[in-house]
Amino acid sequence: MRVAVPNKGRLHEPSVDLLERAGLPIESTADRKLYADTVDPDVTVLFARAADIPEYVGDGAAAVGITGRDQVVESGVDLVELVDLGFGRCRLVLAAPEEGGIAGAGDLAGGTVATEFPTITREYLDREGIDADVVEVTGATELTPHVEMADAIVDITSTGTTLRMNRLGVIDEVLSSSVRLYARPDRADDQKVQQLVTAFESVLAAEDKRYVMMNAPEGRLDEIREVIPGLGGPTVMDIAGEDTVAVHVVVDERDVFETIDNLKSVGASGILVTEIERLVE
Ligand SMILES: Nc1ncnc2c1ncn2[C@@H]1O[C@H](COP(=O)(O)OP(=O)(O)OP(=O)(O)O)[C@@H](O)[C@H]1O
Ligand SMILES: O=P(O)(O)OC[C@H]1O[C@H](OP(=O)(O)OP(=O)(O)O)[C@H](O)[C@@H]1O
Ligand SMILES: [Mg+2]
Repeated sequence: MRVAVPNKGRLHEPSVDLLERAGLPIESTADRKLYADTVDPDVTVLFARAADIPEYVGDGAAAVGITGRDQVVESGVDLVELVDLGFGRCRLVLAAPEEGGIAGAGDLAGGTVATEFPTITREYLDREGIDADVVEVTGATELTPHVEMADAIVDITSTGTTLRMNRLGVIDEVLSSSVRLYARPDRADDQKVQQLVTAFESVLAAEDKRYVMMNAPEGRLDEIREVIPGLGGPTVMDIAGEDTVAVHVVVDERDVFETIDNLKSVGASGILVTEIERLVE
């Protein structure tokens, strides 16, 4: 199975990192290499531009691909979304100069919108019933309204810094995006693809969980159970020849702070909290 992975830009590192955490570290990639092996002989990685990945997967050059939803929607390639990988979160927004005359999308009738996403922008304008031109640019989109190239733009925003720096205000949200694992519809059920889905899901499921281990007096187990939040009950192990048991439990990261305190007050000691690499439910 070939996995298409962004070759550069902000999506490269988190993608490679996720593969590694999923148990598929990439073996030996010389810079600028197009292909790489992983520890699994059945899984190879194809490095491509984030914008090209939908085509690579659509054409079958790769069975699955990791890229932004914005890129997939823009490409028009029919792909199945398998897992939201949670990074690269951003919004595509319609934005215009703050002190210009554009207060709503309707004010764009007869005007021009510059964007790196012409297909999405065209569809948005059609959906809104706005008759405006779309000009495609390949970067520095935020500049175009200030040089009379366009009245507004459709561009990516996440923190909002770039829009603010260019004195542009958001008029409407066009699309929200994050990085996801995509497959061709006819490859989505492949055993190897599903194995990758499970691996990614297990990494994501573990991210906000902690493994808590402690010693507890056997006689206070019921109290211990009561202060442990969430679903899964604890695993209890006898410590030979003692009235103490070892208790292990998975806890939501956000509950750890409170839970540790509660556990101490019902007699737990030697409490250890560790990260979890993967969690398969
Ligand atoms: N500021 C951002 N915050 C979060 N995600 C973003 C942001 N900018 C882009 N993305 C996501 O990353 C994808 C690729 O953007 P990135 O800038 O890494 O690559 P690129 O622009 O194709 O690279 P390059 O411009 O170097 O060729 C976008 O399609 C989007 O899904
Ligand atoms: O809301 P913000 O946090 O400011 O992020 C938005 C900016 O991030 C992206 O650019 P990028 O940094 O990828 O540069 P690029 O134009 O070279 O791709 C995007 O094209 C916006 O310009
Ligand atoms: Mg970019």
